This record gives sequence, C-alpha cells and structure tokens, in this order.
Amino acid sequence: MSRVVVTGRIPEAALEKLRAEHEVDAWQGPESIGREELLRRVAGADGVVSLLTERIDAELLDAAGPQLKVVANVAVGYDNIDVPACTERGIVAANTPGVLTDATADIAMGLILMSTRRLGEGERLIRSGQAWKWGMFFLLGSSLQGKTLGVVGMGGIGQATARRAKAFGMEIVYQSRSEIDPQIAAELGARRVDLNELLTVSDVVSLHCPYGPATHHLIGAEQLAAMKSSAYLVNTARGPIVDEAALASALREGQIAGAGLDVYEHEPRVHPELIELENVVLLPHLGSATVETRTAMAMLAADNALAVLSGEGPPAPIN
Ligand SMILES: NC(=O)C1=CN([C@@H]2O[C@H](COP(=O)(O)OP(=O)(O)OC[C@H]3O[C@@H](n4cnc5c(N)ncnc54)[C@H](O)[C@@H]3O)[C@@H](O)[C@H]2O)C=CC1
Ligand SMILES: O=CC(=O)O
Repeated sequence: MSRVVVTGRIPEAALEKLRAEHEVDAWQGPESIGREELLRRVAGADGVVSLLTERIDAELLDAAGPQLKVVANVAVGYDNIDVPACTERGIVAANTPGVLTDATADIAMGLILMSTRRLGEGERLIRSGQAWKWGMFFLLGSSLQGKTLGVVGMGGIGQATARRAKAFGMEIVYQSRSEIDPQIAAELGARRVDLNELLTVSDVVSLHCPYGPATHHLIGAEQLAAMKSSAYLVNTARGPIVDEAALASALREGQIAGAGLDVYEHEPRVHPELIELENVVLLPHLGSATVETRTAMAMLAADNALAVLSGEGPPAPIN
C-alpha cells in the first residue's frame, strides 16, 4: 500500500477509488492548503494528486522525497507543475485532457455571446433597479453571423469552440503550433494563419493555448492594437497569456470593443480597472465547473495515479 496526498477537495468517487488501494491523506479544508502544510504533508508520499492552485515545484518534490513516483494534476493545464523537475527525478506527471473539453468550450462560447451581445451589462442594469425600456438603440451589440473567430491554440478546446462558433455562422481562422487534422480543418472550414493575420482579420479572438514562457503576454499592447476596434478578446486559457494592464487600457480607450475573461493574470485577483469597465465580462475560472466534468477529471487523475503506483503507464502522461 502506498501513500497518496490529495492537495484539495475532490469528488468523493475519486477519493474512494484511491482509498480502495492506498492510504489517502486528502486536504479537506474549505480554503486552499497553505504552502507549509502542503510541504509537511507530502513528506514520504508516493503519489500526489494536485489541484491547479498548488505549485508543484522542485522544493515540493524534494520535500516529498525520492519515493515519490507520480504527480497527477486534476486539470488539463499544467503550468502549476515544474515538469522538467519531475522528469529529472523520475517522477511521472499526468493531467486530464479531453474530459473537460466540451465544458470549457461551452464557457468560451458563453463568453463570446455575453460580450458581443452585452448580456452582462443588461443583467447588471436590471439588478441595479435603474429604469429601462425597449428602445431601437438600447444596448445594441454585435452579430456573430458572417463574422470571423480567430482561435489561438487549436487543440481540443480550441477546436470544440470553433465547432460551436461555426454553428453560430462564424468563419474560422486559427494559429497553432501545429497544423490540425485536415479532415477537421475541412469540416470547420478553418484556415491556418499567423498570429498577426489572425489579430487583424478576426472579429472575436479566443485564446486556447497552454501557458508557459512561450505564451507569457502573447497578447500585449502591440497585439491589442493590431485587432479591429470592433473586435472582442476571449480568454479561457490562462490569465498571464494576456497583459492585463494593456487589456484594461485597450478596453478603456475603445481600442477593442470588449472582452470576456474566465482567467486572470494574478488569479484570483482581478485587475481593479477591469472591474470598473462595462465592456468586459468577468467569470471566476468556471471553464470545467460542472458536476459531471469535475467528477470525470478527478476520476482520470485517480486513474493516472493508480496506474503509476501499480507500475503501469498512466492514461494521460505529460512527461
Ligand atoms: N478556464 C478553464 O477552466 C480551463 C482552461 N484550460 C486551459 O486551456 C488550455 C488548452 O487546453 P486543451 O485544448 O485541452 O489543450 P490542447 O493541448 O489540446 O491544446 C492546446 C493547443 O495549443 C497549441 N499551442 C501550444 N503552444 C502554442 C503557442 N505558443 N501558440 C499557439 N498555440 C500553441 C498546441 O499545439 C495545441 O494545439 C489548457 O492548457 C488550460 O490552460 C483548460 C481547461 C479548463
Ligand atoms: O483550468 C483548468 C484546467 O483544467 O486546466
């Protein structure tokens, strides 16, 4: 029997699965586990099931000790894990691709609709108690039909978002590290372009690439200036892909029409200027937040950990 540390609350079904084979030490506090507590608990662990709010770095891996075999993230994004540090120590890192693709694409499409149709503004207006009535020019937004969606990072979630946008009548362009399956590109009518062209031609730019040194502030003042003044930026990927101060300034100056965000540069803090602006929709990192999706993510993370601890390859390895 091995010892598995779970760094935060996860669905019971996944805990039961882990407990059936191993001794499980799961943090159950209402708040995130503190760093000191986490470093103390991982000592002697053979497996760590981590949430994206916990930094899994060399210090933590060393605090765990040389018996640590697996870090299973309950997330597809793994910018919270120092993967080279895992690899150097012979530790398998794993994530949860696929099971959250549709849920996250739904939120991206939701943000596209909310921002282009000014749904947040309308909701806030009614709740404010201010008088309102139907008017020819009241809260006019922008139609999606015949407009262009630019997808940055055409992986699972990027493609699922493109599929939804196509159903709303949008044309698709994308920029990605690699070409996508030609059959999927044909189905979507998606054209691969470079980032500069994507920014110039898109009416909505939606970010779906992973976060890392190559994508830090991929969208900054220069890129925002390249976008149409009628365009919208949607980010369900990771906050620091966008220079948030530059975005606030572009939204304030009307350099772009609006934005929809699910993630933040210094999460959970939100740039104070963004909170003041009407033309940005702000969601609290809800991409995968459905009961079904979170359960599937936790079960896949458990499967990843269990496979490695029984000497097999995990279903979703990173390294
Ligand atoms: N808001 C939320 O709750 C959620 C956010 N995410 C974020 O979405 C990201 C994408 O997830 P998936 O689509 O499942 O991953 P994926 O690995 O299927 O897709 C990522 C795509 O980005 C491309 N890419 C990599 N580097 C790039 C670069 N420098 N420029 C442009 N494209 C690049 C890859 O080639 C790949 O096609 C995750 O890394 C995570 O950060 C994922 C799930 C939920
Ligand atoms: O942000 C969520 C993830 O799974 O990545």
